Amino acid sequence: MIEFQDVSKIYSNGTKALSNVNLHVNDGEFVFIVGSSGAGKSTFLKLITCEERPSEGEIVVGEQKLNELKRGDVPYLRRTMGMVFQDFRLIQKMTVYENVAFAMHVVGASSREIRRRVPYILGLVNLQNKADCHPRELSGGEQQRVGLARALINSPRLLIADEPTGNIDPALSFEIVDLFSEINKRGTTILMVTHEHSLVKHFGRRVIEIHGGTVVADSCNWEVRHA
Ligand SMILES: Nc1ncnc2c1ncn2[C@@H]1O[C@H](COP(=O)(O)OP(=O)(O)OP(=O)(O)O)[C@@H](O)[C@H]1O
Repeated sequence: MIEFQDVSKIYSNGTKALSNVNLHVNDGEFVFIVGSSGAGKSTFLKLITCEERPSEGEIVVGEQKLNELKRGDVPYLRRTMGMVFQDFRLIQKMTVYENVAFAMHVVGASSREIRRRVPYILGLVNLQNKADCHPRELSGGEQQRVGLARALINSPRLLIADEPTGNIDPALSFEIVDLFSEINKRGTTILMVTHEHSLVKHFGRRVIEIHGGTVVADSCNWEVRHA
């Protein structure tokens, strides 16, 4: 569960990125976040991951009131989340297998668990044949599937994706969101920022539209109104 109560964010240079945002996302939902450049979408995600703190208002993620979360506890909160980025953020000198295994290693998983789980997750994103490749040897879509495998490896309850299809071929974008849908069916809540209206229309999920720092639409019929 994610709850925003009267949340505003003003950056230190005075930019008001979000104003009085109120919303609720239930466990298991798949939500697209849309809006023009500079609307406040990334800020919204960064408040959930505690990369930024709200200037006003309260945020609850799961059982945790983020305002009460100490800085030292932020890494534990992040372990309940998987994150996928537009620029993939893979470690270039590691293979596909190592990139995914590393995410398990840093949370203290045993070598045995890592050897068991990494092939399973690589199979889930259809990359079992690329385990020994380096990121530079992969297409954009394949690199993003590695990013997704890495985000999923520790079984997060929540997947946060900031324009995950922004750097890949539009045709492959659908493939990535298909994978997100599969993951969502298994119970993971998904928040995905995107500029691609064709994806939003195709997948027909809840859409939160942010404009100038405020939520201007929150609807499951968004694609009908924007057809
Ligand atoms: N660290 C920061 N310091 C000051 N202002 C910032 C900072 N990060 C973002 N902003 C400003 O806050 C506003 C919202 O930015 P944000 O990145 O949330 O928008 P966005 O909707 O994700 O945009 P885009 O689609 O272009 O990525 C913008 O005016 C931006 O310039």
